[in-house]
Order: sequence, then C-alpha cells, then structure tokens
Amino acid sequence: MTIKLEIRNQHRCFDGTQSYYQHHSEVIGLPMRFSVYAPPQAGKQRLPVLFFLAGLTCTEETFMIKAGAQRYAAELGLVLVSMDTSPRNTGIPGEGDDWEIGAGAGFYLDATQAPWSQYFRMESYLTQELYRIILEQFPVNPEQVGITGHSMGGHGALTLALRHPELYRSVSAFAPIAAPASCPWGEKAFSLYLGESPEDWHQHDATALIAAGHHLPTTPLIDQGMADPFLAKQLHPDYLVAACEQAGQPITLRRHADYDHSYFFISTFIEDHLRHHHTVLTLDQMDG
Ligand SMILES: N[C@@H](CCC(=O)N[C@@H](CS)C(=O)NCC(=O)O)C(=O)O
Repeated sequence: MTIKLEIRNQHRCFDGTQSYYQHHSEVIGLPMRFSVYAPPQAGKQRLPVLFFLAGLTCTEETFMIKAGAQRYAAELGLVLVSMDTSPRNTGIPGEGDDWEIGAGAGFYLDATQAPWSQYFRMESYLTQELYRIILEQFPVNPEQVGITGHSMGGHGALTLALRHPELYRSVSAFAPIAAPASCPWGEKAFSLYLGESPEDWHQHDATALIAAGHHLPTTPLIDQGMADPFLAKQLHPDYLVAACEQAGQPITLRRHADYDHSYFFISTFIEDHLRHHHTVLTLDQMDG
C-alpha cells in the first residue's frame, strides 16, 4: 500500500523544489518527518538519490537549511533526502531532557531495551519504510542510491552501508562517530538502547563491523576538521582507518586544519561529497 504523505512546506530552490513531508510511520508507530530536494531534472528522468543523516539535536530541516547543498544537487541532477534524527513525542518520560539520548538522538539503530524499543527503530525506518517511500514516490533510480551524514549521522551512514550494502552504492561522512562503542556518546546511547552486551554494540559500530569482515560497497569519502571540539573524545576516525587498513577496505579520510564540527565545515566540503556520490553512482550505471 502506498504510504500517504502530507506536504508541510514547499519552496522553489535553484529551479528545483525543496519539500518537507510528514507521514504516519508504520515502523515507528508515530508521525515522522523528512525533507526532499528535487532538482530541476526531476521532471524528465529518474535520478540518483543521496540520503543525508544529520547529527545530535538536528531535525529533517537542518541539512537542507544549513549545508548549501541544493546549488550542487541542481547542477548535478541529484535528489537529496534528509530525515528527523529520532521519533518524537513518544510519551517516554524525559525523552527530550538530554541532547545525547532520546529525542534528536536516535543513533540510526533499532533499540532493543525498554522503554526505547517501542518507538526508537530508526534503522528499520530508514532502510525499509523511508527507503521504499523514496523509491516509490519520487523520481529516483533504485540502482543509484547513496548515503552520507554528519557526526551521529556519519555513524549512521557508515553502519547502515556496512549492514545493508545492497541498499547503498556510494558512502561518505562528515566527522562521523567512527567507533561509537569506544566513546562516551556511543557508550551512553548503546547501553540505554541496546543493553550491556559488547557483541550487540559491535553490530552498530563502523570500526568493529569493518574489523569483523564487513565491507563498504565503494570507497567512502570522509572529511574531518582538526579543530573539531569532539574529535579527541568522541569521533576516533583513526580507529576506523586502522581497521580499514587491517581489513583491506579502501577509505579516503581527509583531515582539514582549523575546521570545526559545525555546518560551516559541512557547507565548505558538501560540493565534494555530492560530486563523489554522483560520480560513483553514475559510473556504476555506465558499467552496469
Ligand atoms: N548541543 C551540543 C552541540 C551538538 C552538536 O554540535 N550537534 C551537531 C551534530 S553532533 C549539529 O549538527 N548541531 C546542529 C547545528 O549545528 O545546527 C552542544 O551544545 O555542545
């Protein structure tokens, strides 16, 4: 059955359309919101599509408002999709009290622990329900799907691509939480969402997944600012690079002096990421 979408807002943008949607999510059991940028080419053909997963405290609006990606998506003919970072208004006591857990902090996994497990099912939401909505209701090519994200969303992009390589062909990340089982953000979220078993945590940790033999579908592009205040304690891109070297997984990690964790950093390098995804996705098309 086609999932009914409510359009909340629509705006002309670089001759394409920026839209905000809400729908009842069967997977989550509550309304969910997402945003789509359809470039001007969207009326004429099926286009490559890029999912952007935002970080802690963000919503489906943050990337579309702050990254400045539409100018390049319009040039390349790339559909952009972003989504809220968690279920909201679940009724779970204190769900909005702590920015590192609960509302705005879904960590792109399916929680197994009460009370979160009832609604916090972001992995299933993204890989099943939202994925199907985008493929069925938007002019995208199902063979040309990429995934990227920032911080918690960079963790989401890497882990979802590692866990579902058949769904995503191109992968990138900005300042990802690259080893969440080994940092305070991840330890806190994983213990509350997944319980205390290290094996369960490692199923959602990009570094551990690579070490366990999972592969990314194509070489990921990762950008990291060296003035990022979260770098030393939370992000650990070096752990990911070491695991990739050990496993023979190619990876491109670019370290940028003086850049921090903000959308000023993302907006500086978003063009490179969109071009990376477009190149990988359209090369696959030509090869295939
Ligand atoms: N709320 C935190 C910062 C959280 C934060 O930096 N979130 C990142 C993702 S991890 C973000 O993108 N924030 C939204 C924004 O910059 O607009 C603080 O006050 O230190």
